[in-house]
Formats: sequence, C-alpha cells, structure tokens
Amino acid sequence: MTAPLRLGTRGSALAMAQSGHVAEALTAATGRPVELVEVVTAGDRSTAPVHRLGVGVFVSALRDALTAREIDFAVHSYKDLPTAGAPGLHIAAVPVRQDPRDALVARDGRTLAELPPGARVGTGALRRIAQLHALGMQLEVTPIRGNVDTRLGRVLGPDADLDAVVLARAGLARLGRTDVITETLDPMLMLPAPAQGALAVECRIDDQDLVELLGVLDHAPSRAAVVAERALLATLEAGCSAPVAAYGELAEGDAGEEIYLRGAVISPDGTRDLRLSRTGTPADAAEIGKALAAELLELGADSILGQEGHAGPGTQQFGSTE
Ligand SMILES: NCc1[nH]cc(CCC(=O)O)c1CC(=O)O
Repeated sequence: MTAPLRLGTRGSALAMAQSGHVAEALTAATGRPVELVEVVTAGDRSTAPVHRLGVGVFVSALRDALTAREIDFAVHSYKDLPTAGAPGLHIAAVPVRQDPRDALVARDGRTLAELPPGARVGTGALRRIAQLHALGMQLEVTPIRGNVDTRLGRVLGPDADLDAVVLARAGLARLGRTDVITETLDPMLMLPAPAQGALAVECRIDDQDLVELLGVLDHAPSRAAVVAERALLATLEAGCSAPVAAYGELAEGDAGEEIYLRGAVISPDGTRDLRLSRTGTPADAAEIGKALAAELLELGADSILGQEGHAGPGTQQFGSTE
C-alpha cells in the first residue's frame, strides 16, 4: 500500500472544509489516500488585526512546511496568495471554481436595496468597503474581522450589533451556510476580488510525479479566469488587500471560447470608481489582465492605490485582509 499523501492545512473550519474536499476529489480520481496535517500559522495564534499581520502569515507557514518536506501539498484560498510566486513551489492545479460573487447576510431577510440610510454594514476588505461607499446609500460601513462564524454572529447572534455583513459566497458555500444569504450581490454592484472562490493546490516543483498527479484536479476555464484576474492585480502592483476587484467570465462567443474580464479600482471612500472591461481568448488570459490594468493606470488608478490602504510594491504580503 502506498503511504498517504500529506495535505497541509490550517485548522480553521473553512480551511479544513476546502482541504477535505480536495483530498476527497484527489482520492476519488487517483485512488491515492490523503491525510490532513494541521499547520498552525502565526495568523491563527495572534488576535492582532489582520491588516497588521497581513494575510501572508497564513500562507507562509504552509509554504515553509512544504519546503521543509513536512507536507506534500497544500490548498490555499487563491485570493489570499501574494502575487509573487514562491521559489521551488508550483501551483499544480486550480480546481473548479466556486461562485466568486460576494454575499449579503442582512437582518430581516433584507436585500442591499432594502437597507435604510445609516444601516450598519460590516466587512473587512477595503475592496468591499470602497464599493459599499460607492453605492451612495449612506451606509455606515464598519470594519470587522474574524472567522465566518464570528462575522455571521454580528448579524444573526444574540449580541448582534450590525444590520448586515458582506462576505464571500464561496466561503459560506464550503461551510454549508448559504441558507443565511439574503442576497448574492451582482458583480455590477460588488465586483469580486481577483481569484475569489478559487483554490490553489500547491506542491514542490521538483516533485514531478505529484505535480502530474495533482494535475487531474485542474480545471482549465477556472485557471484562465484566475490568471487574467491575477495578472491585472500584479500589473497594478497591488496586493490582495488593495481596493482592486476583477472578474473573468468565460463564455462561448462568435470566435469560440472567450474571456470577458472586468476590473475596478475604487478609492476607500467610494468617491473615485474606475471600471473597465476587456474581451479576448482564454489563451491570452495573462495579456488581457495586463492590458486592462494598463488602461486603468492610464485613467489614474495609481493615484487611487497610492491612497491609504495600498501596501505598495514589495510589501503586499503585509496588506490587510480580503
Ligand atoms: N481572507 C478571507 C477569505 N479568504 C478566502 C475566503 C473564502 C472565499 C474564497 O475562497 O475566495 C475568505 C472569506 C471571505 O472573504 O469572506
């Protein structure tokens, strides 16, 4: 019998759920047993605000464990990965992406349009804060953090102090909690984070057999969309905490399969809101992302990103939460 493959994971409910799904899918496709190995990250041990720690702390402990050969592969929420890759490591698969849209969980079953002026809406990500302000609804946007249950408790719990929270639909779906969603937000109102809803399955690049084995989980359309969205983010030299949104959709066009990429850069107070889109073939995903970012820069995206909250090139791993 072959030894089980060691899948390193954080211990949070969300991380365990998505690692468990990937483990099951891999065993189903290849017959190889997989065991989950919990890796405790500095981010899990600390209660400091994530914008001070940076989401990089969640990722780097897993990458250290990979490099040290303590685990064979790891599953990350793709949107939490810094745009710079890790030396010696390789993203062997981008599995089928979940619905990348954001979700509203509001009291009394309300939709976004039903929230009155002054309604208190909690969210951690600058990208969401900026887009909520840009709606011009006089929402009182409150920064929150914590795991999914903690955030939901701010609206649904006995000590609820908020009227609504906005969080990724994919996270709720992986935890089996889509029942609490009162509205899945249209990307016209709330464009998702680059790579939201996608996972990255990473291993050592010199582990040739494993690179190939994990490849069975790769979903080409999901990878193309993520490549386009992340190329946009990287070209803007923005990190996963910046008020940058991107969403690539694949559809059958006149000239075969096409990718429709939308991108946005919004000032945290919502007063400046640049949105553009671009179409091309999935094979050109990275070029589409770069070109769209270049257009946004021509319109002044860099002056928005220079404002508060932009980590800047080289320091993106210390950005705040998305
Ligand atoms: N850093 C938070 C984070 N990272 C990944 C997800 C789940 C969604 C996804 O995988 O994109 C979440 C929660 C959220 O944004 O509400």
